[in-house]
Amino acid sequence: MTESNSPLIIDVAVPLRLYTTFHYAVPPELAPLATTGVRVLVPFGRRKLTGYVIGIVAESEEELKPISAVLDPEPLFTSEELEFFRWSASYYLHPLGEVIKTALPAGINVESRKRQVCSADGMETEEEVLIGGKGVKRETFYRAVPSLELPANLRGKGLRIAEFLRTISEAAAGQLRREFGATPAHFRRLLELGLVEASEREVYRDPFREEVFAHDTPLVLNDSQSEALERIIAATDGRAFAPFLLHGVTGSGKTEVYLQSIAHVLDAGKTALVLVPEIALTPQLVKRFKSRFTCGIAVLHSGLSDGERYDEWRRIRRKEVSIVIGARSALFAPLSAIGIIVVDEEHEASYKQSEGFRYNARDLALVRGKMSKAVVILGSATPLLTTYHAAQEGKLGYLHLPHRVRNLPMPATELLDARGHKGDTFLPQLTSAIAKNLAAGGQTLLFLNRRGFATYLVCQDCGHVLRCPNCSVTLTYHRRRERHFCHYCDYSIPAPSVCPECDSQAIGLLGRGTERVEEEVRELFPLARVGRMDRDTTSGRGGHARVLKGLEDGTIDILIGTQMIAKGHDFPGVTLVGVVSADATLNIPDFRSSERTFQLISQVMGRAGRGDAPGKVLIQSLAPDHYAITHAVAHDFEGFYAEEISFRREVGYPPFTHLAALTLSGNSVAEVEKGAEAVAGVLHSTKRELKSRVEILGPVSAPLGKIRGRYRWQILLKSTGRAELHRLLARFKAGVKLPAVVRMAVDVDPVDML
Ligand SMILES: Nc1ncnc2c1ncn2[C@@H]1O[C@H](COP(=O)(O)OP(=O)(O)OP(=O)(O)O)[C@@H](O)[C@H]1O
Ligand SMILES: [Zn+2]
Ligand SMILES: [Zn+2]
Repeated sequence: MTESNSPLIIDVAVPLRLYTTFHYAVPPELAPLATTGVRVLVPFGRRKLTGYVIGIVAESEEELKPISAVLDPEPLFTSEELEFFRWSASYYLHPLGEVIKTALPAGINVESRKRQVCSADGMETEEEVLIGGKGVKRETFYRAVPSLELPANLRGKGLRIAEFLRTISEAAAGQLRREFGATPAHFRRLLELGLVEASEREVYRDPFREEVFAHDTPLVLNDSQSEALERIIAATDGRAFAPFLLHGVTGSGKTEVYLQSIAHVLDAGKTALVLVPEIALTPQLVKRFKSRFTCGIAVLHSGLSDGERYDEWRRIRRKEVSIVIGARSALFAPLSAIGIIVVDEEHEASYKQSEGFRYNARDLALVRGKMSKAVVILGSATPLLTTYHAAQEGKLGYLHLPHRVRNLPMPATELLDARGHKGDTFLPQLTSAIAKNLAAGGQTLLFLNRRGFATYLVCQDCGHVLRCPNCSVTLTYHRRRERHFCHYCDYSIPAPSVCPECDSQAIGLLGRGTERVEEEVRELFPLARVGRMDRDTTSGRGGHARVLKGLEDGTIDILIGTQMIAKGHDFPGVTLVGVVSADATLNIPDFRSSERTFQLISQVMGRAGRGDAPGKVLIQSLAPDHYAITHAVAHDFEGFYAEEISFRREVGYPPFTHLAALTLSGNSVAEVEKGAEAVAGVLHSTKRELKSRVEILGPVSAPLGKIRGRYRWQILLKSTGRAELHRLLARFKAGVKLPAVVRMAVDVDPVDML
């Protein structure tokens, strides 16, 4: 170290919509603490903010303000992690400070607010208060001092606590409170009597106290599983980045391949990161990991409070866990020595964050894997078209599990033409199949991709339809709550008895959702035990697990549900799957609608016949000739791929081009349109400057022209080269200026095109 009188200068990223980072001076007494990776409290305008130190700066021209405090005793991220954050920020054109904030556990940052305080003499003064900042939880532990006799006058709870403490080494205050109703007074008295000693230390919040699972052992793999495992093991031993697509039909035992690959990686002293679309929907997977491995496992799920999440994060940072399982944001877990990353159900759209920092965890898993020299496995029965294409081109290793385990057959499938039966929920074939399955003691899943009771209220006299005033969608009727709801903004109105336009009583409910199907099933099969799984029935902690438990225990005969019932569940009792309507997703104005429909139907079908009894699937469709549906019914991924890839080539969509979507929004339709035209103008002139070949489409009003009161316009950029697209975007973003009333969101590799 060189002695110098000039103060330390640091580069700080703040979590705001700003693309620059800021330099601050560090007072000498804080200098030893202000290293890369710690948070600092910095003056910012009139307030104070938490920022992240991302580097030390040699010198700065500006007049520098000093930081107020260093918030962490040790760095929250390593330089490798910072490199990953920087890569992500630049790829998604998102401010680095916000990327870092997303990557770190929520709720740990502090910021200041000015608060008006009235003093005794009525004067108003301003006081600065710090808010936020989840900290470390500390707890007091009590231990008995065994040499002392228990005094005779110690009775009741105090006596019971003292006696209890003599039987064990120590107990936390919380446990004594829960089990004995101990109060501070009890603790004080025991301490005064010298009967116990207290010590305080850091603890983890553990809401779902470790459930104990029966230990299980690796299964004997079949030939395709073995071959896949061998190739993965060879790659992990190579200690270089190696990405794979594990393409295994539903029920082919992909999870077992993950488990055994991970076991190998752990044996070599490395760690594993497992991404799943939604933890709440995959309790079975978590259970299989917990029964297989005795090492530390962190499960990051949306049910965790900020404090609990922070604790899990600290366990990972301190290398107390070797496996991290979680949804999208678990990608940023501070896991070191990663040997393998698994992205289960890689086709799921939920890997893409749809607001703010619009990253795709599936794509970034490959980037993090590359930086960590790890093996990355993308697993799915219905891989993304782009993934399968990459595998065909040799960019991903291709591992194929073409058959179900134990030689179980794929379910027998029948396609029913629902045209001409528009009013009926069930065609007679489906009704009788349900009845037969019920009589045979099998379980039935009925799939329908719409919650609520009815999707429209239409006046038969004037044609008026109930619409959301804030969003360009119709309102969905929910019978149990007797209201019409908007599924985008939660606006709702009580169900009217006459048309709000013309007072006519001839109003009708059209379209059906899961609530209505449930009601019809209960009428048709009054003796069946019926359940429903959609966002309305699973809210709250453990909601999903409760419904899934019913299937597992056999206390549900018929389960009606949205796409939630399609997700990787493995219930051997399900012998019939009915797709009530297969067409809803086909009509969405998005170039991926066929792909989504194929995936969804194949996944729902895959829930049938996973046990010893063979499974059957009936699909009702208004478009029985559509290739997404015919290929799904025929269990023919390759056939679907061949048709879809030629469509994509023809129209120039991914994988043949790369996309970025710009969405302009605001409360005034005229301002938004004007803003969109201005943005397009800047794009075109930037394009000319760079002699770029990127295609600029639009601006046009978005398919969902209005959401939550904001009008939306879109511009789509299409490019054959990724680098060229990024060059244009980066140059454009540096130069564009928008009026304050119009907001612009840039979405690189958009997944939701509405
Ligand atoms: N080699 C094997 N022998 C016998 N049973 C196996 C074997 N491998 C896996 N299984 C069992 O087969 C069932 C299905 O496996 P798993 O859930 O991993 O399938 P999957 O490929 O992930 O299916 P999906 O894509 O539909 O979620 C599980 O109950 C699992 O325990
Ligand atoms: Zn009317
Ligand atoms: Zn709305």
